[in-house]
Amino acid sequence: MQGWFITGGADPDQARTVRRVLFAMVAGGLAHTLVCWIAAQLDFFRGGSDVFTRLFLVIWGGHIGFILFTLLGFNRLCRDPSLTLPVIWWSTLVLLVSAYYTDQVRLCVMLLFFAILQTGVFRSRRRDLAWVGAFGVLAYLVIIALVAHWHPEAVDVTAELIQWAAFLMMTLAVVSLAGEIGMIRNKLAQRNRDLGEIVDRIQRLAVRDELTGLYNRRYAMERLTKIREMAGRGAFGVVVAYADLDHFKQINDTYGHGFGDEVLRLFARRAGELLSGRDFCARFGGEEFLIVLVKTDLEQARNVLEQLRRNLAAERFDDAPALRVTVSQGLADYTAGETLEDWLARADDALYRAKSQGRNRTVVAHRGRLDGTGDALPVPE
Ligand SMILES: Nc1nc2c(ncn2[C@@H]2O[C@H](COP(=O)(O)OP(=O)(O)OP(=O)(O)O)[C@@H](O)[C@H]2O)c(=O)[nH]1
Repeated sequence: MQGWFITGGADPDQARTVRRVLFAMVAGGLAHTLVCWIAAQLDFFRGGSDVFTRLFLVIWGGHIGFILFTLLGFNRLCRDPSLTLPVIWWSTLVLLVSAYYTDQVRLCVMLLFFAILQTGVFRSRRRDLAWVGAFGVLAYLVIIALVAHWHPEAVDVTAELIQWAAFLMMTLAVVSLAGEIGMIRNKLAQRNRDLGEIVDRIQRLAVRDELTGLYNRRYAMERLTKIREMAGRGAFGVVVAYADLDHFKQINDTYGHGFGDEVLRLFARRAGELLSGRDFCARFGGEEFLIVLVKTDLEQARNVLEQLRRNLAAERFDDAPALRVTVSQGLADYTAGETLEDWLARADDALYRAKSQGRNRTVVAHRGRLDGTGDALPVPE
């Protein structure tokens, strides 16, 4: 159960956050406690071990509070679940309070402030770090003033102010460096996002036709080669079909290329609606498509393709009420031992027959004969 908490359950982001908060609190808290404890041992901790013990009980109560908050997953309710800024503010506060008691080694304690700021360099905005830096510097000055006021015997104000000035300079340097790093980080993050988008686009272009979103010829052939190999081992039956829109040139010439593109997309959508599982439709070029129907026989495939042909012919267009879009299709099932080229050639022959028999037809390449169904179109002049 504890292991589950520490790994953040099944969520790797939460697991990383839990480890970050745990590390910041335990390692940072221990370093701070150790420095103050050494100060107490050397009698540099005003109030002695009593004050030290009470103060650090409260401090560790806070640290444990943060750890439990994260372990129990409440951090996920926060805008930044890594709790980077709250942890920075809390640690700064704790540091300042302890610095009030460590008169001779105040600067040593305050140097831990730069370790705190550093934890925010990669995760916080420059403005937030500037606020924390300003707060740290001013609060340090207030602490010197308070100690000088309440315990004048414990402080050499001039030496304290010189140390404070050095602290101020270092804080300015760290905050401006953090700003630079933040800018580089933002640029890199943006560049990574751009690169990610480009890679996605390239991957998409490598397998998809841009106009219809269907697989392109190259990828379709790759897939078909693998499917044929499986079919060759007798795993299942496969049918390929060439589908070619009829008189598409005329559609382009009459209604424009943009409208022609819409028709191509429409065909892709209608085909997609009828295909399932590992079936797919690819655009082979122009108005020619390849449809692959897996785990099916010729009769089932013919039914699907006839349905596609009828659905397409039933489409009506607002911009072209008289238009009927039809498709001719030729299909062939895979015969054991057949090469991919021979198989596709049989489907192509069937398509050729569908066109020559009047289009708007589906012709099946049975072994040794061609057999068509459909509604022959009048051939336009
Ligand atoms: N709108 C559009 N047209 C295209 C695209 N690619 C090719 N074409 C056009 O598709 C047409 C294909 O014409 P043809 O090969 O003569 O075929 P068809 O007119 O359909 O005649 P049949 O196939 O014999 O019925 C050509 O006019 C090409 O310019 C495209 O991406 N978009």
